[in-house]
Amino acid sequence: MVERKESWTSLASLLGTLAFCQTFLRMVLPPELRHVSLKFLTRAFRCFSSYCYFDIAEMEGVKTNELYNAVHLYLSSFASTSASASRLSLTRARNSSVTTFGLSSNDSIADVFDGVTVQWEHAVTQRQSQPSPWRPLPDEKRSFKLRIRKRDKDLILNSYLDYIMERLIYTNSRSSESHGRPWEAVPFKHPSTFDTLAMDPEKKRDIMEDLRDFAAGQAFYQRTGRAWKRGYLLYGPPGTGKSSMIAAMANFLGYDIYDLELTEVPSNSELRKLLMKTSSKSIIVIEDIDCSVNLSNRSKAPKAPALQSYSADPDAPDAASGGKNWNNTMTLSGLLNFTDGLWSCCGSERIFVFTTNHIDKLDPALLRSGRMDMHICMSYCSYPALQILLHNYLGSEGKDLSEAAASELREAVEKAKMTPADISEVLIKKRRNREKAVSELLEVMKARAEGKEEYGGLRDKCESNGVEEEEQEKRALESPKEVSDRENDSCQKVEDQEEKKAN
Ligand SMILES: Nc1ncnc2c1ncn2[C@@H]1O[C@H](COP(=O)(O)OP(=O)(O)OP(=O)(O)O)[C@@H](O)[C@H]1O
Ligand SMILES: [Mg+2]
Repeated sequence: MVERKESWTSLASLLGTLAFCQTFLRMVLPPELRHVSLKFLTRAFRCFSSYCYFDIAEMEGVKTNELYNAVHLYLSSFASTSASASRLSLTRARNSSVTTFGLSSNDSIADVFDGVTVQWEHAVTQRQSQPSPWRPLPDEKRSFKLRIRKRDKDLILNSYLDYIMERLIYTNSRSSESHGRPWEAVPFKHPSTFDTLAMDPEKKRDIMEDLRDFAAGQAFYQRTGRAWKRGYLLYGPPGTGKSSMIAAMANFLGYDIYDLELTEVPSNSELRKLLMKTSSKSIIVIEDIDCSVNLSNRSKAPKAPALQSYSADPDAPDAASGGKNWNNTMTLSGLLNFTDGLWSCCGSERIFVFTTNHIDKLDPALLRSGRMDMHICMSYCSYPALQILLHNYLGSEGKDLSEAAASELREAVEKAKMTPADISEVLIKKRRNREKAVSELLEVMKARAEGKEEYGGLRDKCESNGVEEEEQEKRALESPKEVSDRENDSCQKVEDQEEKKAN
């Protein structure tokens, strides 16, 4: 108690001395020396202080500092419940029910990590000059100042910052764009990993090796003059694990995910801007690429109208483009440039992943060799994949099953053509009783194989889309005419079936 009292007394006297020195210097020194001597005094004070300080600026030159964004997001996640924050900024998009909290300029907030208290301050000042006329920086200069005790430096600089920098998932929307933020982020917590992913183990190993080679391949990409990026096309029926595979990839590599919503991108130039705002070590995802937007073939892409008819107002109707403003269009060629063109290399170490349920509906330009480095078919559950699901849900890989039961399961799963999602549904319901779960699964699989099970809608959908892998790859090499002939044929078949039903 006495000791604490003494240390408060000495701190008070130190502060008193500093204040006295400041006043004295102001009175005695000429103005040009005042600034230098005050700076010196502050430094001297910091030497004796038990605290140290770190600045985390929003921009590093013209590049965004990812740590700043991570801190911003992290603080906003608990700012509203913190007793130490006195002033918070609030943001909310017009059609959104989510309010985002932020630290107001020059306000501070305390946080506790592993029993250690740290202090954050958000410093905002006006920018005095623009370093580059080509890429203007925000008018405000923003940074977070972190104050910690010197003795906690190791813990904070290692574990705490890692904790803050946990993976994020970003998405784009027009409302966030209008607030000057092309991407909105939330922490990414999907638990899917390659261990929990049910698929053929050899195929899984190949994908993991490919990802590992990619992440460690900086020197290779440099030497061969290739942009350090890789593309994966995941295709297959719904519920076969395409989205789970993306999450597993992100967790495996420790990358962020940018989930690109194409329907929210008004034009090719906006798409390019979004690309420029993605960070390295990230996975850029376009889910359901066949139904996101009506991507026309490059030859059919809308042409720019004559220069004189181009309106400076992006919302004005344009006669030359039939009332549509050409600037307001996203085309297939824009998307191909996004993944493949010169702009695709404005960052590095990035993975593009497209998913589709209908590979046969994709434009051949998207499938041509070299465009997407790997085409991965996610298909119905095989026996090795079923073993992984049994392990996930029941804690066994079927190894404790009798040989007869195992071979019954093997036969049933090959015949049933059920997706891992369908099988997971059965297992999750009965997971408390392993025997019951296995026997119910067998029953469902047999019923499915005989076409008795009530999965009508989904099954029809799977069967019509679940083309065999070889056949899908063959289709990838078809010319546009062959694709359209085949599609006309299948449309004709559906029409014939419907006519039959009606009669
Ligand atoms: N291969 C798999 N391994 C493990 N779980 C799976 C797998 N496939 C599906 N699941 C389970 O089914 C759920 C749905 O899977 P997911 O969303 O990954 O399928 P998808 O192929 O992306 O479907 P869609 O085409 O409809 O987007 C997952 O949350 C997971 O629980
Ligand atoms: Mg999906």
